[in-house]
Amino acid sequence: MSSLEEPLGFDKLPSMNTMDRVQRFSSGCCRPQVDNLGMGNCFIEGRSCSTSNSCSEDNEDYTAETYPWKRQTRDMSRRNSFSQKTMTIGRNSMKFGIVDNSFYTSDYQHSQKRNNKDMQDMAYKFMKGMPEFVKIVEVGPRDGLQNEKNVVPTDVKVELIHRLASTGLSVIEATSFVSPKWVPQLADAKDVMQAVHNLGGIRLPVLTPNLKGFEAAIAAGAREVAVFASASESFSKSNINCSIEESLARYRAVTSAAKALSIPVRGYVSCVVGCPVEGSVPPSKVAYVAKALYDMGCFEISLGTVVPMLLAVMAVVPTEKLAVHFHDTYGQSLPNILVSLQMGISAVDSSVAGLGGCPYAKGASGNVATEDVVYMLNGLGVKTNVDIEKLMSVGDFIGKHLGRPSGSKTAIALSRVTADSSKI
Ligand SMILES: CC(C)(COP(=O)([O-])OP(=O)([O-])OC[C@H]1O[C@@H](n2cnc3c(N)ncnc32)[C@H](O)[C@@H]1OP(=O)([O-])[O-])[C@@H](O)C(=O)NCCC(=O)NCCSC(=O)C[C@@](C)(O)CC(=O)[O-]
Repeated sequence: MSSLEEPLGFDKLPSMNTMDRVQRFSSGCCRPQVDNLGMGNCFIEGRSCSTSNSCSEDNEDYTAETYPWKRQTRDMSRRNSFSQKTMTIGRNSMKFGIVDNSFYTSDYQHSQKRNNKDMQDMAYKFMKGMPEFVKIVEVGPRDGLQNEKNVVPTDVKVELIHRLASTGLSVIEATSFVSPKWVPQLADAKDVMQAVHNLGGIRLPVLTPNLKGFEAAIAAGAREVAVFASASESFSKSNINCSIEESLARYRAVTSAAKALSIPVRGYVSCVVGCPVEGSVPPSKVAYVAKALYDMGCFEISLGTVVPMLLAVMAVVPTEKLAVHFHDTYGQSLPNILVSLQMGISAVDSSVAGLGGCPYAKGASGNVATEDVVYMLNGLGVKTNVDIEKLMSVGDFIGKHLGRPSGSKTAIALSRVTADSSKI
């Protein structure tokens, strides 16, 4: 685990400038096709839907025919090609590869062979189930800004979305059509949406708590929406002023209106492992709400996770219809993401510079930083199509505006490297 947290060790690469170094460890940035933005052909019905983007050139070996149950999962049956592949991608993966044998000497050929086999076995166990590609859902403009003390001006939000779109991110949650009395920070939802809705090739979902919000979102140009339920009665009441059952009834109205217009609906379940008021939340309750959202047609259900809860939800909602959404309150989001990926999840929500927090979940900190997620995935050799260099400069942009440093450990570490190398 520690290898995932180390800085890149750029001191070993003296001839590269910092950004070249970042790029060296970034996966290639290729814009997904418009018709391949993570939902396949699935709209509200939730049929034949892939939640992952794909780069056709890279995925030709991983077809639906070969692995009908999970299109993006690594082919672990080909251990040799796997071990060669990991050797060439990212420093962390090289630790699992078999060529980095500078550690061994020729006197130990036999033990080297054994060690190589052990390492291959370890790599096999670790990477088994890990997806080839992870779709990142950037929630910074919505979740990230909804809790800011000072309302961010509309033009800065619009600029933020444009800049995020230039990084390779293909799904950016733009805003919320909620009551401006409840969330004044996003009272300009209509203006933001009108300004960005034509961004080519990018999906821009917005939160809609009821039909009123849904209708306003569509009128402003939204082409994808999200509904947000809770597994905790107390949080449901404080966040959307109704019980869980009432919220599900409202969301049925939203999903059926969306279905009539072929608008995809994403579902969130909050408080999946614990509630600030009620304490622990039973996995069965999370599974109940997730299934209700899935049954009403949500193409993807985004969860905060740990293993028992994920297992409970995965028993009732297909894994490829699930995404994970973490705030980093306890510093557990990256390990939780890693576990989720190992369990086959291939969609992750995150927020540039770790912005975020919910005004109705006091004490919850920002979302996991997109830079940290992309850095970890690059290290594991899992594609995201996101350009980490561009992403870090978007983090700088919004951080300067908000007047505070980035919440991304990766961004802080890499900017230190930049500062140090500029002194040389
Ligand atoms: C759900 C309501 C509206 C109920 O709020 P309410 O006060 O019970 O609503 P109401 O139906 O009684 O209406 C009251 C007023 O609000 C208006 N209204 C009603 N609906 C809308 C709307 N859509 N847009 C604009 N205005 C609306 C309505 O027209 C009326 O206006 P008035 O007659 O008083 O002038 C309110 O509680 C609300 O907006 N809550 C949103 C809270 C929120 O956005 N929380 C943060 C997002 S959730 C989150 O961050 C968690 C997540 C998703 O990230 C996952 C995770 O991290 O766990």
